[in-house]
Amino acid sequence: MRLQQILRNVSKFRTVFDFGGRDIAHWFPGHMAKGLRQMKANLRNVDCILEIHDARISFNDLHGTSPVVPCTPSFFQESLNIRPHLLILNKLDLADPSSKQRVLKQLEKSGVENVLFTDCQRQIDANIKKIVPMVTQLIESRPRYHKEEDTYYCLMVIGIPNVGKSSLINALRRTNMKKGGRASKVGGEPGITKAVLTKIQVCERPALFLVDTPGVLPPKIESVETGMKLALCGTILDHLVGEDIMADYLLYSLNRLEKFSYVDQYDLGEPSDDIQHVLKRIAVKLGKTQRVKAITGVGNITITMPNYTAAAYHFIRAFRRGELGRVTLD
Ligand SMILES: Nc1nc2c(ncn2[C@@H]2O[C@H](COP(=O)(O)OP(=O)(O)OP(=O)(O)O)[C@@H](O)[C@H]2O)c(=O)[nH]1
Repeated sequence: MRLQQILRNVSKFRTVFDFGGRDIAHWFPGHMAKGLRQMKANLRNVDCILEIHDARISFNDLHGTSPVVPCTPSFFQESLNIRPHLLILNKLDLADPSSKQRVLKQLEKSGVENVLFTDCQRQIDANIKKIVPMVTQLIESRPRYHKEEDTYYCLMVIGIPNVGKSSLINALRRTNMKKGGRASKVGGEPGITKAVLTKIQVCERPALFLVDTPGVLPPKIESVETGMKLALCGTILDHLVGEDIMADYLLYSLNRLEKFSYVDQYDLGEPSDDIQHVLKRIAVKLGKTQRVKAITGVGNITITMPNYTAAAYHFIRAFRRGELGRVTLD
């Protein structure tokens, strides 16, 4: 009976999210355009592209004009389409595993054949082990034109910020190099990789080098909703989007996808569609409160209020760390 009541309540939750006329134009840092230009100039030295995405974001959202490199500006796309290409869907440990087959089918329909799901956090990941053999096979099955005489292969890793490009490079070195220490700086904030085109060896035999690049995000994303999903996955600096609306969109998404583990996590009793209510509970449970002075008719008093922004930040971080379950933002 209680479950039925809860389900009845959930069915009344929002089915559409109100973005309040937000404009995503200023969400993306300007260094990307420069990075893109530099990458384009260096593409002629590249034998294979490793395109990395966050497995939690549906390709329906990012799919643009080309099945390959879906969210990349068109001038870059043309150059990429002629090269062997491996698509890596990273952070599998945070994505809903049940979405994997559907995503693979969808990509196959669009003609994207070379796809691997990875988890760069694992010390040894079976799919990361497959990258070198796959890439070598892809490169050797095609003519290399002006690079015939080169005895090494050069790869380029591309992807939007914070999807794990540097982590992938480190994981490749860990897996394939005898002295495979960290070569690329990893960070929780988007835009860590700013030094352009450093060559990093990731395998001794065959000799394989990688060009680390800054994250590439299309300056134009189709919808605010796609932008919001990218923001939740840590691709855009939180303060540019706003933690409060991100937390609200996260709650809306968890409810829509029926991922209700937040209810127990924050002792809510039942799912809620009211972000203020949820944030208040989080703030109280985690002691995220602030003291505010109030002027009353009988003098000044200090009251303790929930710190909604701190609670929103915690909620978003919990999602990113996988503490609210494995979720694909479809
Ligand atoms: N859970 C999980 N976290 C990951 C994985 N790969 C990377 N991360 C984390 O994601 C964050 C970003 O990783 P980076 O490797 O710095 O990403 P990047 O694409 O190089 O980032 P930019 O330099 O901003 O372009 C870091 O906190 C990593 O620890 C993964 O497979 N699973």
